[in-house]
Parts: sequence; structure tokens; C-alpha cells
Amino acid sequence: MSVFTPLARPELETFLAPYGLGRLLDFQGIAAGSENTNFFISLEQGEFVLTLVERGPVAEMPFFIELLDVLHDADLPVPYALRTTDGIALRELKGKPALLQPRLAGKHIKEANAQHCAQVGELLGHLHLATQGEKVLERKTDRGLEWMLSEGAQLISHLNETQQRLLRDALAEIDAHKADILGLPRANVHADLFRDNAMFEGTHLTGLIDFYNACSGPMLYDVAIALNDWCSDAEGVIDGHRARALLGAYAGLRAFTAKEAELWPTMLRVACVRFWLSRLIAAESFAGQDVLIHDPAEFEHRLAQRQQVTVQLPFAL
Ligand SMILES: Nc1ncnc2c1ncn2[C@@H]1O[C@H](COP(=O)(O)OP(=O)(O)OP(=O)(O)O)[C@@H](O)[C@H]1O
Ligand SMILES: N[C@@H](CCO)C(=O)O
Repeated sequence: MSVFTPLARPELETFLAPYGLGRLLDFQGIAAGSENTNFFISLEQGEFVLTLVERGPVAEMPFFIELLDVLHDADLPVPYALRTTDGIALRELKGKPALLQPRLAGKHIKEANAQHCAQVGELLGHLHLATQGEKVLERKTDRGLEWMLSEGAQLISHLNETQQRLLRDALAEIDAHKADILGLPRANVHADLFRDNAMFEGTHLTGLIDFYNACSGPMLYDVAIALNDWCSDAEGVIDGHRARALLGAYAGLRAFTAKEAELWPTMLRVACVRFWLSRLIAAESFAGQDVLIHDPAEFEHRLAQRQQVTVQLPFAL
């Protein structure tokens, strides 16, 4: 399980007291998640989630707090940092940045259908509309195109010949289209909208969590990341029915531009490279440890499959 930093009741009680939310009734480490330590916390006044940020952009916590405030104010179903009675959102526990957030209702789904995908497309559209253009909160991603090119170049020698060819072709394509991709319409993007970062009650989307990869960037990248997870079958092939549901719901709120339509097949591959590489890195660094590791081969297969995709986006202006 991925509780990197265990906590004892007394230290938790001391940490929680300044929120003024009543006595600690219960707490439980959350096994899901691979990057941060999370606990479900029951206080007299409600249910919460405590996150200790373990790695990644810890210095940029004020950005995540501000972005979640903006999205919460736009009535989107996202968590946000609760303030202590002194108005402090970002705190520290065991030397780690720590946030207390409301616990959202619902649960993750494993098998997505077209209704789930339409809800995801719609929520992504709202997220982008709330932050696009001048409203964007700037934050450069730490896993962007340059990161892919340099990490990919380093990792390639760890791969077999077929994998090397696949990655080399994809990196060459990224290098060739860098400027075009970065010139696409921008907003704040979640950049990790997988099934394990969305909560559902039935087919109703009740929450979007885990914004620690959020940044400013091309909106199309977010759509490609979501589609690769929500609309792939077991072999990595795109399911047309689910893909049309997600893309149609999104485009109902924000039509794609001609340039986005043209770059769509490339963007699907970029979004595969991003997670193939991060999963390869995690698999190497956490090998043999009791940490949730996502299978890198899943994105290798999706990338191989996306090499066959040549059609431009439907629903463009
Ligand atoms: N605000 C919330 N409301 C309800 N459940 C939550 C909330 N935040 C986190 N969780 C639960 O905790 C789990 C882990 O959270 P999260 O995905 O943020 O962790 P992570 O380590 O950053 O994961 P990832 O592997 O996706 O990077 C989620 O799958 C969800 O079940
Ligand atoms: N969603 C990511 C893990 C967290 O960034 C993956 O499935 O590889």
C-alpha cells in the first residue's frame, strides 16, 4: 500500500485541532494512489482527506491551492484546501506539505461506458472554460515535452529492440511538432484524468481529485490523456462509441480548432509517451517495494496502437 508516511493518533490530533472541526473519531491510511500519502479522516463535523505531499512539485503547493479554489468557486466538483481558524491552507506534518480537504462522495469505476465518458468530457470542458485564455494560472509542467525527450533518450537503452523503435519514432514526432503543440489553445489542464482520479455515483460524476499534475498547457493534451484511459479496450484499441461520447460532450462546450483536429493523432501518442515513461521510471525506482506500480506495458501497447491512428478529430470548428 502507498502510505509512505505513517501517522500516530496524537500527532494527527495536534495537527487537526486548529481546523476547529471537532474531535478525531477515526482515521485510515488509503492504499490507492502511488505518489502521495492520503488518509481518510473522520471528525465530529464531517469526513475529510488528509494529503501529505511526498514528491513532485512540493514548492508549488500555493498554485494547486489557488487552482482548486478557482475551480471550486466555479462550482466544479473538486476538493479544495480547508483553512484553519487562522486562515492557513498549506500546513506541514512530519516535514511534508499537508492539506486537509473535504472527502468527495462516490467511488472509482473500473469499466467505463459511454455515459461515464460523456460526463468526463463535459467536466473537462467546464474545467477548461473556467481557466482558458487570460484566466489561466501559469504553471509549467515538470513532465512536458522537454522532459519526455530527455527522459526518453535516457531510458531507451533499457528497452528491447521493438520498444526502442516505438519510442524513437514517438520522440522524433514530438521533437518535430513541439512548436505546433505548444501553440495550441491553452488553459489549466488536470493532466492526469484517469479513472482512478474521478468519483462516480452510478453514472453521475461526483468528483475529480488529484490535481498534483495540473499545470497550464494545451487543452487538447488533457483530452488525449483522458481519452487514452477512459476509451481504450483491453488491447489498447480506442473504443469508438466511448470516444465519440467523450469528445462530443467536450466539443458541445468548446469546439476544437482546425489545428487541434490536425494534431489529434500526434497528441494521442504524446499522451501515451508521457505515461509510458513515468511508469517505466516508477517501476525502476520502486522495484521490490510495497508501492502501487502501474504497468508500463499498458502504455507501450496503447502507443503502438495509436501509431495506426491517422484520422483527425471530429467535432472541429
Ligand atoms: N477528496 C477526496 N475525496 C474522496 N476520496 C479521496 C479524495 N482524495 C483522495 N481520495 C482517495 O484517495 C485515493 C488516493 O488519492 P490520489 O489519487 O490523490 O493519490 P496519489 O498518490 O496522488 O495517486 P496517483 O497514483 O493517482 O498519483 C484516491 O483513489 C481516492 O480513493
Ligand atoms: N495516472 C498515472 C499515475 C499518477 O500520475 C498512471 O496511471 O500512470
